[in-house]
Amino acid sequence: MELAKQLLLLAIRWVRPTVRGTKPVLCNGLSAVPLEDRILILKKGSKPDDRIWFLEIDTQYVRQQQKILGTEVVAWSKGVIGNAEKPVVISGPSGVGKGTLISMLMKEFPSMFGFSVSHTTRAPRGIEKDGVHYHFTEKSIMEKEIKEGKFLEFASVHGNLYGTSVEAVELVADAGKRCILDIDVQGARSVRASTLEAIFIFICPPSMEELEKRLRDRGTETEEQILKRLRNADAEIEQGKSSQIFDFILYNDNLEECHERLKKLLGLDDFVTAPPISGPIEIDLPMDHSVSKIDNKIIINCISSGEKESKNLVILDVSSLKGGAPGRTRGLNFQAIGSFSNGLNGIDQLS
Ligand SMILES: Nc1nc2c(ncn2[C@@H]2O[C@H](COP(=O)(O)OP(=O)(O)O)[C@@H](O)[C@H]2O)c(=O)[nH]1
Ligand SMILES: Nc1ncnc2c1ncn2[C@@H]1O[C@H](COP(=O)(O)OP(=O)(O)O)[C@@H](O)[C@H]1O
Repeated sequence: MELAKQLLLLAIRWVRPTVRGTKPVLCNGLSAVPLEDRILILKKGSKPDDRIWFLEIDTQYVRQQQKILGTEVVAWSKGVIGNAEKPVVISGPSGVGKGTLISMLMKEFPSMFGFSVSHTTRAPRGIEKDGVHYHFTEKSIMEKEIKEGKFLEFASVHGNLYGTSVEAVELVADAGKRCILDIDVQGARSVRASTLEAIFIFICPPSMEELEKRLRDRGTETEEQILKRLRNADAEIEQGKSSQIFDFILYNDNLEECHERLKKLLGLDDFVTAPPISGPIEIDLPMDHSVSKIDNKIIINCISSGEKESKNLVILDVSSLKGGAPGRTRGLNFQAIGSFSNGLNGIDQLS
């Protein structure tokens, strides 16, 4: 072996990277196309909404994780058509009315919004249901899952651990809905620093006296818990107003008026029908096809034989890919030219 080659081999240091994201389930085979910062993977013989995946190698999310963990990182993400509407992050002190405002919004626009169900180590309140209001969990389990990278953000609030799992946000986006997160100021700061682009809204009480009254009237906390929440409220309001995390500050004095202002800033005041938003990609491809890459276009040439032979092209545009919530690569677009003639249920090897 030439000396130069031997030296090169010696210089290569193989490392086992930390793998983030959920691995795609096994399939009959797959094909890969290297892009600038990730590898496009087409799965063979899988469901239409599970065909396009990416292994992120050098995306913003991967670089951020490398900094946090101090190791090499790669991340799996699923390909999704178009761009999801920006999630809405709502923060504010306990008792200010976040939950009430979110419920009103979701009731009025049930097909538009979905709630990000957080994990918490606090005990459920009387009417709260596991999996609906929160995923109630044990501290040791949640800490383990945080270490495994399953959380977009987490924070210790009023003596308990709270966190938004990546999955909680993905589930809403996959349902084609706009995600609403009810999280504290620390959590909002973490999301602001993450790759998830969102709108940040801070809800302020009209006065501390009114906040105390609302908390007491709600009747869900012990005296000790109420006092702790009120003590924390001062710092939260201070940070909410001054930290520049938030795009909007809303005062929740009169509930109806605040609801109207919230709708207005989300562009819903003269809302008629829901705008189209993204969903999982659903392309049907025959087994027999070839693939080429020209600039930012992946051209999939499908040749269907059978009774009636037909040719079709699928053009996959990867020019404006975006890692939205970790776990999804958004911004894919595709165009199918011609119609398929028979049994279209797989993706074959790319060449
Ligand atoms: N960082 C973070 N905060 C959360 C999350 N879920 C809820 N919180 C915040 O935790 C705080 C306490 O929530 P909760 O126990 O439901 O009490 P409440 O605010 O009085 O209704 C609130 O400020 C929530 O916004 C989460 O996933 N992450
Ligand atoms: N604008 C308002 N005026 C009076 N009471 C309110 C208003 N907004 C919310 N509330 C009441 O205050 C209490 C706390 O509201 P909640 O939505 O649980 O707050 P948070 O989720 O911020 O802790 C609830 O009993 C709710 O009905």
